[in-house]
Amino acid sequence: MHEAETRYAIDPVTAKTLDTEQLRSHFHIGNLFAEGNIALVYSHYDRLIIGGAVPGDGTLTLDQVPETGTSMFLERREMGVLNIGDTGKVKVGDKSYSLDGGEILYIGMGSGVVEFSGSGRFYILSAPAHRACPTRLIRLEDAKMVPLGSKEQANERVIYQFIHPDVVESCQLVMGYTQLASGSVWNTMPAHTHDRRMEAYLYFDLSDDEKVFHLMGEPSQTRHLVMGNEDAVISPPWSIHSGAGTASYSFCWAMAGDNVDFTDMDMAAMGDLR
Ligand SMILES: O=C(O)C(=O)C[C@H](O)C(=O)CO
Ligand SMILES: [Zn+2]
Repeated sequence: MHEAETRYAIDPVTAKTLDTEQLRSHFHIGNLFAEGNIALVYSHYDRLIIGGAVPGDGTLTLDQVPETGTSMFLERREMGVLNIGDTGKVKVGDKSYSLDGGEILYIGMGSGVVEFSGSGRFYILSAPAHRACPTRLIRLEDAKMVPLGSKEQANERVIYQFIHPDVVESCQLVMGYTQLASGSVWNTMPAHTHDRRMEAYLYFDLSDDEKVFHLMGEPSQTRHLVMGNEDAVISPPWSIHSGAGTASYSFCWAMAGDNVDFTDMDMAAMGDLR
């Protein structure tokens, strides 16, 4: 069983007029991880689909989703799946992959039905694709590791790049996650935008009473959204995506758009942030 919700794209002039609830209804995504369900949000920013699947004792099947207008979900799409739970299985066509927590499966266009089972909590990202790239399980040791930040700036962290041109082939999808060191709370500060690609974040590894104040908006018009554990957020191409937590945390980032160049960013000068 799956549920899908559509989120339309809005421009930055409209976004700066929104109050907290309106801002959240466009960009914040909660309740992705309910046992026995596949939840999907179809974003019109680069048509990225953001979802969650928690099989529990059963098996969840992703085959046809009316929002894509195709006979099979992956007919013209590729997909990345991150397991943020315990070990679980993802079956793609006839082949089954066992994913430990922290591992990502890249699934190429045209791969057929996808089934989820076991104790995983699966975070799903899918973008339109133009060719079939090989499906591949990417373990932590295969990911490209980029240490960044410092204790002094409270942003010491490691970026793990999983779906990245140096690791696996994909069409549009670029995906991985960042883990903050204990005591560090800031992600992606100094902030950046990349009008060529949109981005989505999923915050995880937070306890129930800790929050991340996620920053969005044009650099001269920042707004914040308060994020709990396992909340996702859509970052439009015109927006910064940064955050400060009340404790350290991890977050999964993923992008889709015109290029797959992770370093193609427009840095926002600290003095220009408002
Ligand atoms: O900690 C960070 O900095 C990030 O993880 C940045 C994101 O990966 C990003 O915004 C990529 O464009
Ligand atoms: Zn970014």
